[in-house]
Order: sequence, then structure tokens, then C-alpha cells
Amino acid sequence: MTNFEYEKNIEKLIIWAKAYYVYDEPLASDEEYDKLARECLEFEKNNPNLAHPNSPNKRVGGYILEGFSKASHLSRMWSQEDVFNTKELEDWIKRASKVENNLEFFIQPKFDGASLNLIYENGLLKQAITRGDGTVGEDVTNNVFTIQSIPLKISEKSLIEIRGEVVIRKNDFEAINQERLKNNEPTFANPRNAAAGSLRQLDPKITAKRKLYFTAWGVGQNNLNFEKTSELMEYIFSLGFEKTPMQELCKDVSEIETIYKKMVEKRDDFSMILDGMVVKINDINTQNSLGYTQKFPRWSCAYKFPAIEKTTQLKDIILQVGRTGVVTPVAIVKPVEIDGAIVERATLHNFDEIERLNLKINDEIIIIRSGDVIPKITKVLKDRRDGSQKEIIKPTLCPDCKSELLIEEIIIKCQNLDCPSRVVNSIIYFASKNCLNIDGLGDKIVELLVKEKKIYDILDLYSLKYEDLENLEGFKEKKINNLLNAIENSKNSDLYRVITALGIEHIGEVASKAICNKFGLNLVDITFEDLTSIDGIGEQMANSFLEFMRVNKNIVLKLFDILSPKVTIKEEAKDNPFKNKTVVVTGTMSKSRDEIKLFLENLGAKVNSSVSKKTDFLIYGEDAGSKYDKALELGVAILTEDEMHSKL
Ligand SMILES: NC(=O)c1ccc[n+]([C@@H]2O[C@H](COP(=O)([O-])OP(=O)(O)OC[C@H]3O[C@@H](n4cnc5c(N)ncnc54)[C@H](O)[C@@H]3O)[C@@H](O)[C@H]2O)c1
Ligand SMILES: [Zn+2]
Repeated sequence: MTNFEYEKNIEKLIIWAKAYYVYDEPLASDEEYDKLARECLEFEKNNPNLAHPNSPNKRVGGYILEGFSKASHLSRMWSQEDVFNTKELEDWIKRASKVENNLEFFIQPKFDGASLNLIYENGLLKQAITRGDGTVGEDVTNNVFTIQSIPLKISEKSLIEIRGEVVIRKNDFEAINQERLKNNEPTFANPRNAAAGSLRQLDPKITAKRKLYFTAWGVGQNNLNFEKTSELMEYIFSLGFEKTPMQELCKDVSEIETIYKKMVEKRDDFSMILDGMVVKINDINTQNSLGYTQKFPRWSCAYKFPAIEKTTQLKDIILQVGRTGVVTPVAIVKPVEIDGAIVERATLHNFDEIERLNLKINDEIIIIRSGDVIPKITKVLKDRRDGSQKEIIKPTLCPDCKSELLIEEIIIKCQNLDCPSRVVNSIIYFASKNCLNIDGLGDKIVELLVKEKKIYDILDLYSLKYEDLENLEGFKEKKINNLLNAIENSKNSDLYRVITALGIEHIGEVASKAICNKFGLNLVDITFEDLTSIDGIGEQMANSFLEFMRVNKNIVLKLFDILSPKVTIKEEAKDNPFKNKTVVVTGTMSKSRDEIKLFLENLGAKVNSSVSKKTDFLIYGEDAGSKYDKALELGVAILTEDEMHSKL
């Protein structure tokens, strides 16, 4: 990098940092920013006298947002030195070992949010300040009063600064962005910007709505007398701060690596974004002898996880017609690797989302992929437009059957019941695992059978014969017999599965179960009042069900005839602590998981497979894993099998 290039790059970094720290609206992905910052750091090391005085490599975070009063921290706040691999971790340890050979490390998860300093005096929360430039930040005390997980009163009476991260859950982040799109406001690029942006609102009422969460990771000025950070943190949690999960002690690189691998594996189980782990030297005396650079403590580092957001480019938009006829745009992007997977597509809920994002073909975009969540476009980098961008045009005709599309507010629909895409997708859904679970009847085969006019609807599946399949490409004797057997075996399925499989709009598995349990095969003739008498079935669901039956009753009756579904009508359970509650079961117990599930369902509980904010109870046995941690983190009531029985 020449001096000229360095100057230009630093200017770019300063602009990017300002957009990120002040406006919570990045102009680049973290990866791009970090890469450029490191290249500049290299230049600064080789040419210390040419280093820019405002280089972001030399300073903590940022600038104060206009409108806030400034406030000083009692002691400085810092950033963290990043390490990205074992080699960099070893180098960091080597440097720290200069003062002490026998190091113990305290590991904490690094949740990605906004840094916050809480000053307590005489046991009362006196002031809350954002990190700002490390010395002076924004006074956000009034906003912080609205955050539930921050105690307003603690039992420690001496003056103390408690520091931590204000974060936002992934679900809440999605919800905020959807709402911002609706209000024509710019979306947040990621949960960190959303947390920072929500904390830094001039109107505390807005902050209160944003469901922020505080997780403590350390202290600033204090009069405590601890020798180890791990003990200090235990004490902080005892004051009423939520205990951070997955804190660990270890003594060498290989142990740190083991924990790193474990945490990376579990990162998707957390409801908040985990972007790395912070490795701290546990002994506080050693910390004091190591001290600080201009920007970070020498006694800790952030061991970063692979990035979940990247910059890429929108190449095209394709249209998919689902089983209900809804036409969804799908973004085709320049392939990009995110956390081990190649991402080539991203969802866009509907055309309004395209409009609100002001997305154009060839735009550079930020895309986020976190765990099992489908990749999403969070940001259009409009300042990078180069003139090659093209408008995305809303379709008026079905991309498949070419019939005219119906535009219902934000939903665009193909209304042709015989539209091949609709037929194909409804059969695929019918055969899918949670519905009739017909092995071997996947997407490609259904497409082929419809294209070759072997089937037109779900009923046709049951009249398929050996001869029909004989001459199809790729179908040999074994495959034909397997498929016909799988179709035959789907007979006698539970009635609720058959109803789920019909794919009635708004009627999923839980609603199907409730309807089938109460009405059995009579469900074809039930009324609006019958339906809405069921707990959890509202007007929209009832209308959708009735409309479906009005149009399709004969098909449904024929299907019942062919399938003879299993009917179990259940009496309503007597009152008990699990009735109408959402329960998750995990680990090994005295009986099989299915038996426990049935037992709970008979008590009127809904048994789900994953823990969320909506979970009421987690029942656990031996070797309970990530579900247990998650329940703990979310504050879900946790019971052993015995405790479950003793509640009844
Ligand atoms: N996209 C952009 O344009 C852009 C611009 C500027 C900065 N950034 C990103 O911001 C990051 C740099 O920001 P930073 O200096 O705030 O560093 P950072 O956020 O990576 O790390 C430091 C912060 O980690 C937090 N933290 C979480 N858990 C912690 C724990 N257990 N112990 C101690 N601290 C903990 C603290 O708030 C601390 O201030 C980089 O990742 C960079 O990519 C991006
Ligand atoms: Zn169509």
C-alpha cells in the first residue's frame, strides 16, 4: 500500500466507522471493514510516522450521536483485540506470557450488541452510558430504565461500574426490520446495529418497545477485592444480573480450541448472535501488570467466529409459485461462502419488500445467514451503484401457467387451481415428512409425474399402477415397487396428518390435531361456531378451513374412503399444570421420548421439538444438551421427569 493509497483507505475507513457507530447503518460488511483495517494497520506498523491521527486502528469506537448529552465513564472502556485463528491466538498468549508463564484463561461468549456502562452508587442505578470513544459516551439512562434485565437496585453499596452488552434476539431483530420496512424506514443490517440503534433512541418509549436484553461481562471502576475475574463475575451475577451461559476456565491453547469448537457448534442454538468468544486472563494481578494499549486490554482478546454476514451482488430475481398460488420472488445472488455453506439464493418475502429495500438487479447487498435461518438480504449498499443497476419489474402474469395474477395488497397470487406449479407443490407438500411421509416422492419425481400427465392431483397417487411408471426415465423395477409400496403404506395414517397434508391455508399441524381430536371424520360438516369453540382457532383459520371444505368436500370424502385414516377422538384433559402449556422434552428418561410425549399430550400439553420464548416447561433427562442450555438462557421452567410427575 502506498502512502497515497493508505490515506484514501483511511478516509474510507473513517466514513465506514462513522456510518456504523453513529448512524447504526453500515456502508460495508464487517468482513470488508476488518480486512481494510488490517491492511492499514500493516502500513501503520511499517510507517509509524505516516499513520493518520484519526486511524480507527488507534481508537475505540466512535462518535456521539447528536441530541444526547455526553457523559464520562469513571474509568475507560476498551475495544478487544481480534484473533481469527490458532496462530493469532498463540501469538497473543505468547505476548501475555511475558509477565506470567502459568496463565489461566477465563472464557466468555461474545454476544454481539452495543457496549454499555452502568454506574451504581449506594446500590442504585445512577447512570448508563454507551461506550462512545471509550472516555465519553452518550447518556442513555432513561432508555436503560426500560430494559427489564438491568436491575435498578443492587445489594453492592460501593460505587461500581458494571459493563456488558445490550443485545437483541434474532427473532426480535427480524420483527423490527419487517416493521421498519412497513414504515419506510431503513432496515438494520444486523442484530448488533439494531441493538445499538434501539438503545440510542431519543424517545425512551421506542427503546422500551424493542425488547433489549443486557448481559454483563465485566466491571470498570470498583472497590471489590477479587483475585480472579471468574469469581468477580460470579459475584456480579449474584447481584441480580442474568448469568451468562458457557463461561469456562482453561489453561492452554488446546483447551481454548476445544471450547471454541464447542461454542461454534452451539452458536445457532442461542437466540442472540454470538460472534465469538472473549478469552481473558483470569488473574487480576496479572491483568494489572499487562495493562492496555491505546485501544484494548493486553489481557484479553476476542476470538472471532466465522462471519455470518457478507457482501455480495444481486444477479437476478426468479419467481416461485407455491401450493396456495402465492408468487414469491427469490433473489439469485453471486455465490458467496457464509460460515461453511455456499449461498446462492436469498428469500424476499414479497414484492413490497423489494420496493421498500429499493433493491435493483446488480446491486451490491449485505446478506446474512445464521444457522438454519434462510439467507436474507438485510441491506442494499446504494452508494456503490455504478449505473448498471436495473429495476425489478412486478409480474402481471403467472411465470408458470401465464394466467393473470391477482394482486391482493402485498400478496400476488396465481388463481388457476390447475397451475402446474400449484399442483406440483401441493402434491410435494402432501407427501412430505410431516404430512403423509411418502418416501421416495420428492420434488423431482412429483414434477416428472405431473409433467408426464401421470397424476393431476393427490387422489391420482392412489390409482398409480406399475405400468404407469414403467417407461419413465430413471424408473427401474425396484424403484417402482418401493414408490408404490410407500404410497400404499400411507393409508391408515392418522387423520390429523391427512388434514395437515391438504395444506389448507393457516391450518398447520397443531390446528389439524385440535380439529381432528374433537370432530374426527365429521370435520367435513362442522360450522364456524364448532371451529371457533376450539382453543387457538381464530376467525381467519376457521374461514379458511370452511372455504376449503366448501370447494373440496368431495375430494376430501374420496380421500377418506381411500385412506381410511386413523381417528382418535380425545376427551378434553382435566385441569393440570401442563394443560394448554408448551412443553419440550429432552435427554434420556425412564420411558421413550414418544411415550412421554403422548403422556403430556393426554394432559393437554402441546409438545414442541425446540425451545423458544414460548416454551413453558422443559422436561429433561440424562445427557440433556443444547435445549437445556437454551431453556436456562431463556428462563424457561426446567423440570426432571420426577418433578413433572410430582406436579400432577
Ligand atoms: N461494517 C462496518 O462498516 C464496520 C465499521 C466499524 C466497525 N465494524 C465492526 O465492529 C467491530 C469492531 O468494533 P469494536 O471495536 O466495538 O470491537 P468488537 O465489538 O469486535 O469487540 C469489543 C466489544 O466487545 C464487547 N464484548 C462482548 N462480550 C464481551 C466480553 N465477554 N468481554 C468483553 N467485551 C465484550 C464489548 O462491548 C467490547 O466493547 C469489528 O468487528 C468491525 O468489523 C464494522
Ligand atoms: Zn399459475
